[in-house]
Amino acid sequence: MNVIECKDVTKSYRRANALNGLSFTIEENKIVGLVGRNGAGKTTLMKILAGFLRETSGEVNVFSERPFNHLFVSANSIFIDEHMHFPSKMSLADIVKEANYFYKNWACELADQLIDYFNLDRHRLHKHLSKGQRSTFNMLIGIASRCPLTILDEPAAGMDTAVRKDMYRALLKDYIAYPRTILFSSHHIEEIEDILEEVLLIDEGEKHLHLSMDDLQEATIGFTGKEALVYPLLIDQDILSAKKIGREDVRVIAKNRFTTEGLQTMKQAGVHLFSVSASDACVHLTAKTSGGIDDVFNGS
Ligand SMILES: Nc1ncnc2c1ncn2[C@@H]1O[C@H](COP(=O)(O)OP(=O)(O)OP(=O)(O)O)[C@@H](O)[C@H]1O
Repeated sequence: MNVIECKDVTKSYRRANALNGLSFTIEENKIVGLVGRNGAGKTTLMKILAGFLRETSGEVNVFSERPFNHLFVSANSIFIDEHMHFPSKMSLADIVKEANYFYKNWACELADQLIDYFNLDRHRLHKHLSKGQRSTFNMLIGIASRCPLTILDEPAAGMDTAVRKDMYRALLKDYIAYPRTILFSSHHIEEIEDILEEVLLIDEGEKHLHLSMDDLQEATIGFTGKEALVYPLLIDQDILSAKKIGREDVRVIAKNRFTTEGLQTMKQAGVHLFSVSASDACVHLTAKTSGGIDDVFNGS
């Protein structure tokens, strides 16, 4: 069953389109990474799915309902981001107590255990938490709510590395025990690639690709070797990035449209092949120029 179905979805703000004819579906109980460069439209899409914003055109269905201001969608989904706010007089203990009435799958014991584990003072007001503590608490709410649709928009902003790792592990463990559909946006896909099953990559409001992690891993491939050797073998290939290493060598990343025999031939010719990480693949697949920041300093 699909929990999310988007068909030709567009969202226009006054000056420009944040989403541009976006179509995709997400099946029940998948963890999907929503990835894209700054301004790609991730938050806009997530807010539409959570029912906070209305699409300008196209069709959005969440649990087979139009999400905007829909009670059923709102009762079965949660949207977590760093701006999540609560009434100013509520302590963490008050929020957790209220959440118990609000979310039907609320995991009371887990919430308490996570508050203790992450050393959060339950008597403190939410507004008095530090940035990292606020993100930690918000994500903890996202996990403990066990909502059938959990939307996490850059939830780890400000968390230190140890907390982030523990939080991702907590999310994964609880998801395995209580499967639900999770949409997770992050600019640090390398940190979450182990928990993701699929990646939806959007670029300038359009779907760039929607692949399983395995397929994403195979979407690009890297080559290193002598420039004079590598380039002739890559004629007519879709090169995403090329960098000179030292005087004679190059490091090239290309879309993987090679046959096994083709790759074998390159290896035999002395070209070294390497696999590209999921996060690097996403960066290269949405790069606006074939060069990089170096070009700015080279005056080109
Ligand atoms: N309320 C708004 N009014 C006008 N334009 C907006 C508004 N909200 C977002 N935009 C524009 O829509 C585009 C998509 O923004 P959005 O916040 O969805 O991107 P994002 O992928 O979440 O970016 P980031 O990774 O930087 O958080 C951007 O160009 C942004 O400037």
